[in-house]
Amino acid sequence: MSDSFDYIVIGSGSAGSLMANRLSADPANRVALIEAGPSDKKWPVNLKTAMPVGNIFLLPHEKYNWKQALTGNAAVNNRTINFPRGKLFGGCSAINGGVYIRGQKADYDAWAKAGNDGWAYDDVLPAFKAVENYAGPEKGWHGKGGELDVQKPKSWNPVSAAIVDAAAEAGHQRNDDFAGERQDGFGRYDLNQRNGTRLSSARAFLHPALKRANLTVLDETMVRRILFDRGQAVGLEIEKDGARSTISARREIILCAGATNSPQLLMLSGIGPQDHLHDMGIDVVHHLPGVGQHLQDHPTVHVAMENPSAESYAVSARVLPRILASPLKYLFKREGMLASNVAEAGGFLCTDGTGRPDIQITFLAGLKLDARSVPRRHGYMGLIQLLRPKSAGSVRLASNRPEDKPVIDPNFFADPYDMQTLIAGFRECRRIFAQPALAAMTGAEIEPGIQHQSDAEIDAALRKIVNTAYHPTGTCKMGPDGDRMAVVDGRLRVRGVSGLRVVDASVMPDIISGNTSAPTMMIAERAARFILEDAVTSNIAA
Ligand SMILES: Cc1cc2nc3c(=O)[nH]c(=O)nc-3n(C[C@H](O)[C@H](O)[C@H](O)COP(=O)(O)OP(=O)(O)OC[C@H]3O[C@@H](n4cnc5c(N)ncnc54)[C@H](O)[C@@H]3O)c2cc1C
Repeated sequence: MSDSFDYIVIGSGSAGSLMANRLSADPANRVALIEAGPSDKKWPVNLKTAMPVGNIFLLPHEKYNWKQALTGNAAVNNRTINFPRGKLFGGCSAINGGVYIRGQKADYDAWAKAGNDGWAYDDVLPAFKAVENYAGPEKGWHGKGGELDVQKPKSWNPVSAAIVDAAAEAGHQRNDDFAGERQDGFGRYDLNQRNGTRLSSARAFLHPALKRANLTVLDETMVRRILFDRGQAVGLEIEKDGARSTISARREIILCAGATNSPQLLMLSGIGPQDHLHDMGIDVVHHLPGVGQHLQDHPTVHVAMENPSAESYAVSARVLPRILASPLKYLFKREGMLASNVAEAGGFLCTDGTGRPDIQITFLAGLKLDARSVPRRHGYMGLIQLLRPKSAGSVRLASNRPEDKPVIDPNFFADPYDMQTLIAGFRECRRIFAQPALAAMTGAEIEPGIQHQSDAEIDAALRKIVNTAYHPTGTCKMGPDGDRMAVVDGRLRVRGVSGLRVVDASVMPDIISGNTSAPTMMIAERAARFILEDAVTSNIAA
């Protein structure tokens, strides 16, 4: 093998950038970070990743986006659904909406109740706080001084403000802190921003570590396989500019490639369901039936409205002066449409009478019918996201070639609860949009269209537009010893082999009730501590 490190981190996304920072903080550790995509330090990617709206310039390109797809079936009207995944420093956190949500206390308490000792809310809260630099007032549950700035949007479109007023008119509480004591209610989102610029995981955690002599970062380098020696992960086969080589790890390999690529890489390396590996012509290193299973996302439907008064964000002739002014506004004040993540506001509600929110609605102050689209017509949207779906899908290999995209089946709506709850959330979104606070800004319902009124009509319409919230989790899930579908244990070590952990969104035992980037960073913060603690224990043992 050509080069050797103590730790090798695969992937520089929400988890991997943080992991590389923590492991390389001790100069005695030699750490390598391998990222398939390019650096975000070079022009013009540095501008596109810093500008909150900049993801629309990155998402169209295969260089920065893995451009995966969700397979269709009759439940989604046989549509193939685009599934962007960030492929650059910062991973998805460099191209996402930047919304900071932690989920609910009950989510983590349920993880612990399922046998994942040490993952209850009281256990994970210190890690959320350690990572955070909260701009609001001191509160027991927020952190100050961490690398990840959490701030309100600098730009606040009048449409976003009116929607929050409309939600209050519809009887919902105002809520300005969804990490606080109550998650329900509507208000401005907290964002991963620093003074009007996006704070991806790379900008927050990786950039400050890049000058460390003990951290080697290989960009545009694809990991093809993890290499094992008698059940121990010892190195990687990598490829850069068409040339293949190997690197070795003395202590551990930490797989942070995200919830679709981590199971893909495990299976390509011989860890996964043995029948599937045999079908793909891959030698089995260890049979782990849970790899690639239990895929959960937040199925998302929308209500899209016309905005005849044209306050919303759009590239239209009607607001030409505003568009022409926006570069200067961004440059000098970090404000205006270029400083907006478009998803400036939203909130949570409960449809089943239990009081625990089961629906999130994210409001977009522009007609973005998918993550990469540039609005050309004035309008606004409510994205209705099902928080705890009962359906689960899978990630499987298409072949034994690392270049081939995995087959991702979300299995949306397999359980009738999912559609039933989304319909309730959809009706509530329509009710909010019909309130007086929005009357002067609102025209016709563009999608799905007001002709869909009965449950059966709405059901049929939602299947034609259902999308993903881009929050895949669970495909390398953590679980206790008795859970045969568990891929990692409570310290995120891959079961059945040594020297290998998975640390990213894929390890969530069940999807949390909200956006997934901050919880993934919390997982990485905890895992880094496990790794460093275990190194001390093994040094003492040796
Ligand atoms: C369009 C979009 C909008 C979103 N909006 C939000 C939001 O507003 N708020 C929120 O909290 N969450 C949001 N999310 C979800 C959130 O960003 C993800 O859950 C989170 O970033 C996942 O982190 P991760 O570390 O698991 O994986 P990723 O961030 O995906 O990182 C994986 C990294 O591994 C690299 N990699 C993969 N395979 C290989 C390989 N073989 N070799 C080398 N490198 C490899 C990838 O290139 C990538 O950089 C959004 C996601 C998307 C796509």
